[in-house]
Amino acid sequence: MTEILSINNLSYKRNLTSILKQVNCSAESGSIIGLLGANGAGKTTLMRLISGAAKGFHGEISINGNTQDIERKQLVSFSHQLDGVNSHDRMEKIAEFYQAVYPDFSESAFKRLAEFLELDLHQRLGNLSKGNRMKFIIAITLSRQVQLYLLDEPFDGIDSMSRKKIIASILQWKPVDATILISDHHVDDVANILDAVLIIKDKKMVVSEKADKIREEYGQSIEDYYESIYTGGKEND
Ligand SMILES: Nc1ncnc2c1ncn2[C@@H]1O[C@H](COP(=O)(O)OP(=O)(O)OP(=O)(O)O)[C@@H](O)[C@H]1O
Repeated sequence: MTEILSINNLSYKRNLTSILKQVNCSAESGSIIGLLGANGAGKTTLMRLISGAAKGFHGEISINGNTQDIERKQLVSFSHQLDGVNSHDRMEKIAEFYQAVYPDFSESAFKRLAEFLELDLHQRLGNLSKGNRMKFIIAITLSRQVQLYLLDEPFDGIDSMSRKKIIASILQWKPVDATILISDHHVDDVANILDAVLIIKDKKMVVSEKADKIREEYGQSIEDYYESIYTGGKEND
């Protein structure tokens, strides 16, 4: 397997406060990776740094050998939360905007995903339930044809039926050689589909393991392993 993402000695501060310290990790192409950590651990920040949305870090982030922010932006599809988008706009119009901005946006993939997720594209963004808004974000994000997708907490506040639908869409629509990094603090949602696990705690990447190793060699479920890390089962300094 080839390595799509490599992070070396990444440190990041905001307003003189350290948010991430000496993070090292990598990701193999074609895998689904869980980025786990408690609230405020730094998951969103790390995704913003990988995608090139946040700048000013120390260390190196490389995607397929590309290390510049501008290059990474083109290679990564990041599930930003549509905060700046007009809530009166209909989903179909927002999708057109994405198509205009991202040359790799596939209209046909978007339509198939929207249908699979049972989205009515005539609806206005502001009228969507939390679950449908997240499904729309997933559809937009996975419609770009890139090698690395970053899904930030796609199950936050989502009911179990919608969670299952979102997981099914990830499994069905992921290109074989594409890599998906999914952040979550309720690992139960995604444990079964993960190939690898990254865990952030106390500003550091304390775990970077293959999921099978945790299940087979450590004899633990991903959920129990994650809990043991957070309750002090593993040294993190
Ligand atoms: N713009 C900012 N300025 C200063 N501190 C920030 C800023 N954004 C995030 N932080 C801090 O960085 C830390 C990591 O936040 P981040 O949102 O990346 O965590 P997270 O793991 O995604 O959390 P959650 O699961 O709650 O979404 C937190 O302590 C947060 O307060």
